[in-house]
Amino acid sequence: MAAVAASLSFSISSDPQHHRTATPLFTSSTPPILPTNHKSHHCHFKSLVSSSHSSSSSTSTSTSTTAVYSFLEDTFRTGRFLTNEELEKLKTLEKFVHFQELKSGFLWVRVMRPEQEMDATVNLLAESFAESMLLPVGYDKLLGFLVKQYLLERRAVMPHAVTLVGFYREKEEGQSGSEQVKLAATVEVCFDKMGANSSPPTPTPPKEAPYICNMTVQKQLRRRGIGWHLLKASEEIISQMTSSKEVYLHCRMIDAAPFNMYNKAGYKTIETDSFLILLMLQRRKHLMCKKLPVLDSPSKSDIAGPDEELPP
Ligand SMILES: CC(=O)SCCNC(=O)CCNC(=O)[C@H](O)C(C)(C)COP(=O)(O)OP(=O)(O)OC[C@H]1O[C@@H](n2cnc3c(N)ncnc32)[C@H](O)[C@@H]1OP(=O)(O)O
Repeated sequence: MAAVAASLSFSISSDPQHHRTATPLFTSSTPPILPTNHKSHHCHFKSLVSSSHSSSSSTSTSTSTTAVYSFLEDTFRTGRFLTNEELEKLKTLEKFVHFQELKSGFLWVRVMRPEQEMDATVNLLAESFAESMLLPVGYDKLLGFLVKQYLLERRAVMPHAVTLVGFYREKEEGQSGSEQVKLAATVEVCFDKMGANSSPPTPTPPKEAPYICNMTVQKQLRRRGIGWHLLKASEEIISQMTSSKEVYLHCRMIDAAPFNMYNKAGYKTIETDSFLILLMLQRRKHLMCKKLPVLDSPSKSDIAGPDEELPP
């Protein structure tokens, strides 16, 4: 198992004293590509797009998924002492929702809720990881197991890092009244040193700086602006969670799609792996950095709750 995990470029540590134990899954050496058949991630619209804050006040949800979710429960389970600042940050994460109307549909980005969305997120990541590594389909279950351990471990470092998920609903579907949404995308955002990965890929970013990794959009939903707005949501939550204005990410040199997207979004390549990394059977990667603008107005997530934004 350890050998398999190592060969897949990520590892799970069981060090309970240390919060920064996992290495990112797809950050750079293994960006995921999603399979074509990924239809199982359909969920009821309102219950999924609402932040826990708004879902608690919503009365129109027609499913049983109405329980108020609290991220506090996760951190209580770890037995970790939380400072007042950490509690405030957990509240910020709990309330965060980024909404965007796209040409073809509607996108909501918020923090992953493990009870409802862990398995779908694991599938999204594991299947894409397998495809990007050209692994046979039979590896899906093993990958799923490892990815789940990784995501659970990352949950324990909240509010210092977070997994965001994006839900997408096509406009046509809304008109037919089906109210089906798909878990279309995910990304991990690390805010500070405590949320940083213990073994970041090369070229090494500063541990104390915000860092984006493991971003993927479901293959059949790409080129609709979902990746772009997932990136915007990541930057928005970074601006809310930390005063640090520099955000870092890795991108493989061969991956034109994310490289174009990051360049377009203002990320600059500050360092690139040398050829020697090829000797370690890894792809060469760029370390990219962007200086975030200082916010002068409340973010969308502060002024527009998902209930107000629901399409007809
Ligand atoms: C930090 C990390 O996590 S690195 C790992 C990144 N993840 C991956 O590589 C996983 C596989 N790829 C994907 O999941 C997707 O292709 C993503 C996340 C890179 C982009 O998601 P999408 O929803 O398709 O991107 P979106 O439609 O918002 O496009 C945004 C911009 O990205 C660029 N882009 C996206 N796809 C492509 C493509 N196939 N070819 C060239 N440029 C592209 C374009 O500049 C595009 O802007 P434009 O539409 O105005 O031309």
